[in-house]
Amino acid sequence: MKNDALGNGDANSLGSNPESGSSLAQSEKAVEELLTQQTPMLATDDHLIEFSEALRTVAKALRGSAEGKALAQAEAAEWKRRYELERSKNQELLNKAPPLNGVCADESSSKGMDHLAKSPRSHGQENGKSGRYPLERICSHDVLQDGGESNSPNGSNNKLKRKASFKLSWGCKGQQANDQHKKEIVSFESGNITTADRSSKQISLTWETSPQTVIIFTKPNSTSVRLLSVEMLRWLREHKGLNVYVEPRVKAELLAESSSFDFVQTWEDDKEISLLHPMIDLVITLGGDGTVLWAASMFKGPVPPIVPFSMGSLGFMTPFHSEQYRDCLEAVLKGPISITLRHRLQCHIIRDKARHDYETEENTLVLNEVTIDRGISSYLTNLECYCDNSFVTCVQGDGLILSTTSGSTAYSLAAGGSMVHPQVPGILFTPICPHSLSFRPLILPDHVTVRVQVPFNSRSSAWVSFDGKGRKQLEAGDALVCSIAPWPVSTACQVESTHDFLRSIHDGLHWNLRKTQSSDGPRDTIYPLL
Ligand SMILES: NC(=O)c1ccc[n+]([C@@H]2O[C@H](COP(=O)([O-])OP(=O)(O)OC[C@H]3O[C@@H](n4cnc5c(N)ncnc54)[C@H](O)[C@@H]3O)[C@@H](O)[C@H]2O)c1
Ligand SMILES: Nc1ncnc2c1ncn2[C@@H]1O[C@H](COP(=O)(O)OP(=O)(O)OP(=O)(O)O)[C@@H](O)[C@H]1O
Repeated sequence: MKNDALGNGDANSLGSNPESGSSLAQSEKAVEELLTQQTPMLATDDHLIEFSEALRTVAKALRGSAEGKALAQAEAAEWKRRYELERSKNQELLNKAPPLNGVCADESSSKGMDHLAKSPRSHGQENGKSGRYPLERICSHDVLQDGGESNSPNGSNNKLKRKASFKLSWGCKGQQANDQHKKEIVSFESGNITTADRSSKQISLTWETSPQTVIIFTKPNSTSVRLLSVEMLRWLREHKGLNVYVEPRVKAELLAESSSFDFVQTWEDDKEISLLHPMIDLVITLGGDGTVLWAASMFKGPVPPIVPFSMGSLGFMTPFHSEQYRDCLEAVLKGPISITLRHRLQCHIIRDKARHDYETEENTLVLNEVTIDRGISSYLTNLECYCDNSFVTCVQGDGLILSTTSGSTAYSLAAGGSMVHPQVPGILFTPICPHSLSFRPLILPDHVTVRVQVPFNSRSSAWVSFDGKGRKQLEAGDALVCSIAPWPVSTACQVESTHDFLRSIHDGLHWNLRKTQSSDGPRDTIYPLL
């Protein structure tokens, strides 16, 4: 029978190639033509009409799914292209940045900062060690600077400059692990999966050559900070013989006070900040957590160890008391010291408008978090979130916080995220006022890449801010891509990482503070089992 034959034939062709959008369209058209060409139906053909209708519905559904798949494939290809662009750009940046983790810096890498150099350094190899270290040595660096003529304020020349080198060691079950962090934690010999000795992750920093150059970052507009910084600057120069850098603003303030601060060094052009790392052995911050964030943001690549003095009200990341700065700095400069290795997130905005451009916006590194919120818009944010290209969820609410574990006690905590020890590797995914009862915060592993995209049908744009600063608008189609950066921030501990973390949540947040219940009252009665 004609109808049967054609109907069956169409169904078969749909079944054999459901992914082909064009053949589906043809099949659907064929069914349609068939129906229109049909001579008036007899009542007995009703079941055929039904069958044809059903076929048409199936054809439509298959076409819809094929189109959806084609769209998704096109989108995936587009994202792949963007990732490739991003990756090649990052690779370029990595190639340019001073090497990490035990690989010594190229000896000629820091030319460009010649005019900043002025330290009277020892140029010989110290401890009889050569400048190159094995890759396993977790973090040692050794930067030689071809000084040439110095433009520094005191005009001293500097032919060769060596950055202080240090090594990090991971304590293992309370002991020093063989100078090397055990990276392989899982073995699967003889078909059995076992975990190797877990490092306690207590990291200690030991100087291999003495630090020579220090930079001090200070909270602005604070009299107590200014007074302390002046005293500290003199002490570091006169008693420790160190070169001291400050920000241009501070140098100007110091010179306005007295010309005797000539010895303090600074930089003139903001571009030179990117070359700070090879110059600086140690960073000191005087202020609150915001000053630590500020100092970290100055280093777009590797960051020298930071010694944070508490001169703010909260001080989660600032364990050192300013009154005891001499003892504290003596101990740090001598070493070894415990450090907290704080991961940072590298964030990259990909603009829909610039999707064909090779040049994209610069990466921003954050120590606390990157926030995507609704800004001044009164509409709900509508943010599509993906983790390594798997769809996570759509955030409808005030926004989303992607936080480091260091930032877990900051904005993420206020938005209901968990507090996480800063050395736990991971990315916190914390919604801000989600308009859904079941949207709980997540903690994602440290190896993932998170993408947050403003969909094209979003009612409004969204706003991104980095550690609470530098707001940027995300238009429909724009995306923020975020992953753990290869450059963590090491902050010196007062005692050790876990002790300092617990102290800060107790002292700073009064975590779980409650009067102890008195024993003067009812007690459980224990009945013997029958
Ligand atoms: N609702 C909130 O809690 C909220 C809102 C906006 C920003 N912030 C936080 O402020 C940070 C910027 O700090 P700022 O000093 O430049 O701004 P700020 O001067 O507004 O201070 C914010 C407060 O957050 C504290 N803080 C910062 N980092 C912290 C951390 N890692 N753990 C615990 N507390 C921390 C600071 O000590 C300060 O008391 C942002 O990264 C964000 O985390 C919090
Ligand atoms: N060197 C600096 N230059 C410019 N801004 C800075 C500098 N250091 C800190 N800030 C900014 O000053 C603000 C306040 O700094 P910080 O949080 O250190 O002090 P605080 O507010 O007194 O501390 P707390 O929040 O613990 O009370 C922050 O927003 C920070 O970004």
